[in-house]
Amino acid sequence: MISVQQALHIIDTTLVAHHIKEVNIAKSLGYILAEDISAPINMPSFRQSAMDGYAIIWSEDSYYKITEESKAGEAKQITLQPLEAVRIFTGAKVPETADTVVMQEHVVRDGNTISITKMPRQGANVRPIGEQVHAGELVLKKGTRLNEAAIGFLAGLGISTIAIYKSPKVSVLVTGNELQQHGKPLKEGAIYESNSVMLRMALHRFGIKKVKTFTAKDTLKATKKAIKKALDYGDFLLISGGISVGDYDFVKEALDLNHVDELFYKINQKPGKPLWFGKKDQQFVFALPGNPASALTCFYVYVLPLLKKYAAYPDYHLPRAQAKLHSEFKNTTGKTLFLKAYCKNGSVSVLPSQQSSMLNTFATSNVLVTIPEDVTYLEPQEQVTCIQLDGYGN
Ligand SMILES: Nc1nc2c(c(=O)[nH]1)N[C@H]1C(S)=C(S)[C@@H](COP(=O)(O)OP(=O)(O)OC[C@H]3O[C@@H](n4cnc5c(N)ncnc54)[C@H](O)[C@@H]3O)O[C@H]1N2
Ligand code: MOO
Repeated sequence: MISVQQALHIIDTTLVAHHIKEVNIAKSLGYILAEDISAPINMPSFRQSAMDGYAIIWSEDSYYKITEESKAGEAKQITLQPLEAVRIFTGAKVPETADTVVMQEHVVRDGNTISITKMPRQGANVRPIGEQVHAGELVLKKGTRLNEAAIGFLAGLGISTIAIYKSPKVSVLVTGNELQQHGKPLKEGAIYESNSVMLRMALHRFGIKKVKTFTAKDTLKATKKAIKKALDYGDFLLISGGISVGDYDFVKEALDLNHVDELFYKINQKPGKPLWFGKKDQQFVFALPGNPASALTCFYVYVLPLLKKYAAYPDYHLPRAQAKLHSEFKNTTGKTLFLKAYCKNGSVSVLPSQQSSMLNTFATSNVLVTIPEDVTYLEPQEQVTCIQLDGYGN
């Protein structure tokens, strides 16, 4: 059995190859940019008015004669003389010779003349060419996470296709004779299968949409066959259940028969002790304990970082934060604990139902409190590390 630190070290030092593809920007949300982006145009590409008002050649005078109008989207060339004003609107082209736009609130208009009640500084309210970025300038670096602001920025530059790092395809294989699909009343001794949809939703939240679910009964033959099929589909395989030591736990043996090499098995932690991790060529396999809270905890702590590494996320672990423990806590297990908990305003409460079979309080947790294996007692108000579960990755 290895420690949590050792297991995380193996995850951190596992090399993962990246794969690049070209996508439309509208399909790039949450991905990591795989190329440097230089601006193809100046932004703005012409001198724009930042206000609705009047364009003038700045002077000490307050009276100007309105000669023309410039609307957004118009390309007409207007030449302005001193003491003339052009009625102008936000985003419209500022006439060649004008250097200042006076906002309309600072003007009294009388027919075709204006009297400026508050003269701005020379150059005010004119966005110069290339004010935001110049053509040819490096504007987004390879490795940038694409959020909606970045995508909007690229769209404004007229860029519609970019190179991103692919996210993996994932197979989810659920094992167990007791598993029943939805739609019929529960049979005696059966349970509704819940890990596959839970894992699929977790994958979706972190941007992984290509997920295929497989099932296997508790026989070596069926498990071996299902693993082979699941490996044919995914870059990653997540197996649920059948990894403990019972007579009908065949996952470990079936992985061996499929030539998946073990990188670790069993971690001194609760939940999730029997977690298994291995590799076959460039494919990664996690055999998650079947208990739902164990499977999800192992997903957050070990699986998600490697999935994010595949997609070239620079920070691939879920964010950690310190918080003050609301009540005392005893750890008599000698294991590292990941506790379902709720954190608000820097104070964290450990929730009831910590058993690994229970999701009832996981459903309302926003953090997992980590208690190291060598810590036996924590007083109220002591600082603890919380793995943050909300959000969509960093
Ligand atoms: N003698 C020992 N027994 C067990 C040990 C041990 O060290 N010695 N470890 C326990 C721990 S800790 C865990 S965790 C479990 C892990 O067992 P498996 O990974 O083999 O999982 P299963 O036995 O198949 O299932 C465990 C539990 O979870 C339920 N389950 C399974 N799959 C699903 C699913 N898709 N959806 C919902 N629930 C599922 C299953 O019915 C069981 O109740 O082993 C302990 N035993
Ligand atoms: O380690 Mo198991 O995951 O406690 O139930």
